[in-house]
Amino acid sequence: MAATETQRPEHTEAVVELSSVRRTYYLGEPVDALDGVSLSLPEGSFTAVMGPSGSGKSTLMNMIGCLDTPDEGTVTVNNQDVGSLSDGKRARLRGAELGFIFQQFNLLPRLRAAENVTLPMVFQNVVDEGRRERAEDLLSRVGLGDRLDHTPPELSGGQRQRVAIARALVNEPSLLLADEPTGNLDTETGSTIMGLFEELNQEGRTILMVTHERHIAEHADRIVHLVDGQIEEIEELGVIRHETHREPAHLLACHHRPQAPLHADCRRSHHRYCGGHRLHGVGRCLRAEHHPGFRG
Ligand SMILES: Nc1ncnc2c1ncn2[C@@H]1O[C@H](COP(=O)(O)OP(=O)(O)OP(=O)(O)O)[C@@H](O)[C@H]1O
Repeated sequence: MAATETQRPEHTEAVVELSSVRRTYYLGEPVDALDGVSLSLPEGSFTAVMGPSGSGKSTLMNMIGCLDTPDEGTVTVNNQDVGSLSDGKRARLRGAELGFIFQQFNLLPRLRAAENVTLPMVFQNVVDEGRRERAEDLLSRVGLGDRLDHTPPELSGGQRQRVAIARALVNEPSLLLADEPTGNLDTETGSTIMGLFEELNQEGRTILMVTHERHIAEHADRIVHLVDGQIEEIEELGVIRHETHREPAHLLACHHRPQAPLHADCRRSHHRYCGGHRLHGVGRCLRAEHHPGFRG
C-alpha cells in the first residue's frame, strides 16, 4: 500500500501535483514504473527522492519534467494538466516553468559559460537585449563572475555544475529539477553545490532532487522514498521554512538556550537560517555568536 502524503499547510500553493499516477511499460512483462503515486510539491519546498535502482525515480522525474505523461492519474504543473496538453504546449510549459540540472552537467562544450547560460532564453525567444547581462548576473550569483568566457573543458566539475545551475535559473522557472546533481563531484564540491541549492531554496525556489546519497538528500526538507513504483514513506526532516509555520520567536530560540531571545536574523528568512547559517532540525541555531553569553 503506498503511503499518502502528510498534511501540508493549506494555503501553500503546490507547484506540482501528482494524483494517483500510474506509468506502465510493456516490454515483455508489464512493469508499473509508477504505481499510483500521489505527491504534492508545495511552493518553496525542497524535496529529495531516493530509492533502489528500478524503483521509478527517473520515471517520476520524467513525469514531473513534462517529458512523459501518465497512463492513469494526473500531473499538474502550475495548475496545468500536463497530460491534456499538446506536445508543443508541453514543451513550452517545460521551457518556461522548469529548470533542469543533470549529473553530467549537459553543457555545450564549445560554448562559453555565458553562452551556455543564455541558451534556454534563445529557445524561449527572449530578445537578445539583456541576455548577456542576465547570464553575467546569474554566473556571478553562483560564484563564477570571473569565468564568463571559459568553455566547459576550461572549468572544474563543480564550476560546470554551477554554470548548469545558472542555466537552469535563466528563465525564472517555478521548479528546479535536479537529477543526481552531485553524482559526478567529489564530496567537498558536492557539499558546496548543496550549499548553493539551500541558498536558492531559502530564496523561495522550489526544488526536486533525485539522489542515491543519504547525506545529500538530507539537505532537503523531506525525502520521498520510492520502492517498486510506490511511495513507501515521506520522511520529513523537521526543517521549519514556510511562513505558515511561523511561531512566536521565543519558541524558535536557540536549541541550547531556549529562553534566550532569538537573533534578529533568525526571525526572518523563513526561519531556516540564522543569518546565513543553516538552522538544524526544528529551529536550532548552532551559531554561538548570535546568542551572546551562550557557552556550547
Ligand atoms: N523505456 C522503458 N521501457 C521499458 N521499461 C522501462 C523503461 N524505462 C524504465 N523502465 C522500467 O521501469 C522501472 C523503473 O525504472 P526507472 O528508470 O524509473 O528507475 P530508477 O529508480 O530511476 O532506476 P536507477 O536508479 O537505476 O536509474 C524499471 O523496472 C525499468 O526497467
